[in-house]
Amino acid sequence: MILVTGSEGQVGYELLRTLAPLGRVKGLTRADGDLSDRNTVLALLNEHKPCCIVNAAAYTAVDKAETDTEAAKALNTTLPATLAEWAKVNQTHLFHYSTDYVYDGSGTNPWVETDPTGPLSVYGKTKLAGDQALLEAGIGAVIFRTSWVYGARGRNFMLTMIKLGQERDELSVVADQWGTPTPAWLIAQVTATAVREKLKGTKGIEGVYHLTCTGDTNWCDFARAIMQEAQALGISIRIEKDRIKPIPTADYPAPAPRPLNSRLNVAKLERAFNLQLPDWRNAMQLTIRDWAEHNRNLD
Ligand SMILES: NC(=O)C1=CN([C@@H]2O[C@H](COP(=O)(O)OP(=O)(O)OC[C@H]3O[C@@H](n4cnc5c(N)ncnc54)[C@H](OP(=O)(O)O)[C@@H]3O)[C@@H](O)[C@H]2O)C=CC1
Ligand SMILES: Cc1cn([C@H]2C[C@H](O)[C@@H](COP(=O)(O)OP(=O)(O)O[C@H]3O[C@@H](C)C(=O)[C@@H](O)[C@H]3O)O2)c(=O)[nH]c1=O
Repeated sequence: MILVTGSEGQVGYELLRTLAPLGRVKGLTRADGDLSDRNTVLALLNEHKPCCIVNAAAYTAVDKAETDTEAAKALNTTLPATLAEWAKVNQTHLFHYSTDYVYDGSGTNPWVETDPTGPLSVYGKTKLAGDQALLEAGIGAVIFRTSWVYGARGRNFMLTMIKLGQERDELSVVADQWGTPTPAWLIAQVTATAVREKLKGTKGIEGVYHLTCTGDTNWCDFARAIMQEAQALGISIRIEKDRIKPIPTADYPAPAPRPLNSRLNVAKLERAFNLQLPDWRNAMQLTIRDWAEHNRNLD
């Protein structure tokens, strides 16, 4: 059985669909237990005895993590460490997700997996410690390091922008943080490919892989592209494109510092799984169309 944690989150929800053809899938939600409690985690693992764990649970409230440090650590560091400990004893495959926020954002080149890390925020630090726990366990765990995740459900930038675009006449969005928006469905699709290979016994799939769309943008241009696509679909966006103002990070004060350069090089993943990741703009169009269809929010 494949166990998916955080199955009501953006990625976890999509995983339930993409993993289904591979065997029995059990999704864990908050109602099944609090994963910040180690004993609860061990009890759930002993109850379900999975052959494969996909950990999509995390503490993702970046600003809140600056003060809610213990909760962020419990989910982002201790949980993966506990999963790895159990997986080692029980010879279980383990898949996990990491973030662009483990890098310090310097320079303009896309980061490669072997580059030095240097998280700026509590969220980034706790996620990095989780990655390190998995790598140190020496169990062949797979870590997909992704960025700017959004989708048709959950709390994410695309849905926030659509809402603000319906309510506001003007918006200021940071334009000096660069990276690649990545839909949750794509992450779930690639994860399913990797899980299938692992279950088949394919060797050499382990460690960190960057997993994002291709191309890059900044949050302001991403916001404009979202509004433009939403308008093209007939969604009542009242804000005009030129009223979405580009601002520097300094003009959008937030508790957690964010990296300016979040670009991730995905060549390792494309080679390993012989696939070509989509351009972020095409993926965004598919995602927003899917959202619009399901929400019947058209005029
Ligand atoms: N979102 C992003 O932009 C990015 C995410 N990532 C990483 O990708 C992975 C998936 O992220 P994403 O799907 O966006 O995350 P979400 O925040 O959408 O989902 C996280 C899930 O974890 C669950 N969870 C949180 N705390 C607990 C707890 N104490 N007990 C049980 N369940 C809990 C949440 O439950 P509930 O729904 O009840 O809160 C939710 O279902 C994470 O590892 C994240 O760090 C990496 C880069 C970017
Ligand atoms: C809503 C809003 C945000 N912003 C800025 C704030 C921030 O720098 C950027 C994106 O906003 P968010 O709140 O989505 O940012 P954030 O929560 O930091 O997004 C991050 O989440 C974690 C979990 C990750 O792992 C990252 O990859 C990344 O996706 O846009 C504006 O400039 N104007 C606005 O009106």
